[in-house]
Amino acid sequence: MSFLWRKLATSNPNVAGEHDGDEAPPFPSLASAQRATVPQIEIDRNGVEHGAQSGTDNFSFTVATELNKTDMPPPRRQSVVSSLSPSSAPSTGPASVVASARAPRTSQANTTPSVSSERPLPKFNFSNAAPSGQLAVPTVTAPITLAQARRRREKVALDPGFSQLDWATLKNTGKDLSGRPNGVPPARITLDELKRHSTQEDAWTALGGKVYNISPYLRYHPGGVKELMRCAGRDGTKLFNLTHVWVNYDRMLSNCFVGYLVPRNS
Ligand code: HEM
Repeated sequence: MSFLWRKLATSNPNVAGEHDGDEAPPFPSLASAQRATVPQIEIDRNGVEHGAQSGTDNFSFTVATELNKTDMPPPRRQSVVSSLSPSSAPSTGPASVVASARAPRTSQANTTPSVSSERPLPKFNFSNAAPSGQLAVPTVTAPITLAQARRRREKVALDPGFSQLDWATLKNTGKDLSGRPNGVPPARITLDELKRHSTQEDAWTALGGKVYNISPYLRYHPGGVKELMRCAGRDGTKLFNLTHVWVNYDRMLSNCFVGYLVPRNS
């Protein structure tokens, strides 16, 4: 076999010139007469085939000629179409796919995704495709409404001296910010009592069963005074958790602790 190849190589200057090393040659050779007889079919975006070789107007013609020569049944007609739909093809992609119907695969074979037209074409959704040259990233849909998301990330300009760092500095002074009379906390706070503290100057809220005086914190709140006041005078646990469950309110408001929320008749 190697003898035969060597003989062929030396008798064919094209082959010898292409393969000086140990690398296996593409089969058939890129410049071979066999490859030259393979019709080149150009398929446009609508899936219509066009003969690309001069003198060979269509594939059937070539197959018929081959059949007469070899007496073999014609190969199944293969049709290769672009799997991209016309409307969704990337802007930089080729307008059409040129496919050699019977050419064997070589390292230079067209790697564009292709399928037989007898199988249903896969449906790709390129509506979220990234600009050319970038990978498309699937969209992640959060389980909240758009209105909720907008409200959640609304940016509020805090006054100078009212950043979270300023709040931490104030809190670390150890100053009692609960506003309790005489420094004695009511041990038990009913819902009725809680409701009476619903103004900006005197705002209480219950979080996780504990009641806090949030008036001192209002201007420090990154979500703004208005948002924080929504939980004033009532149990704000649900609203708080819906907004930012990751915030450690107990640590942030430890100086503002007033008492424990209890049922009406206890
Ligand atoms: C006393 C209870 C509360 C405390 C201690 C508190 C604390 C905080 C903190 C620390 C942040 C910054 C968190 C972050 O960016 O990840 C924040 C942001 C926010 N909070 Fe609150 N919060 C409270 C109650 C509320 C309530 C009841 C609402 C609304 C109903 C609310 C609405 C917001 C909003 C919209 C932001 C986002 C601000 C931004 O993205 O810049 N908060 N809150």
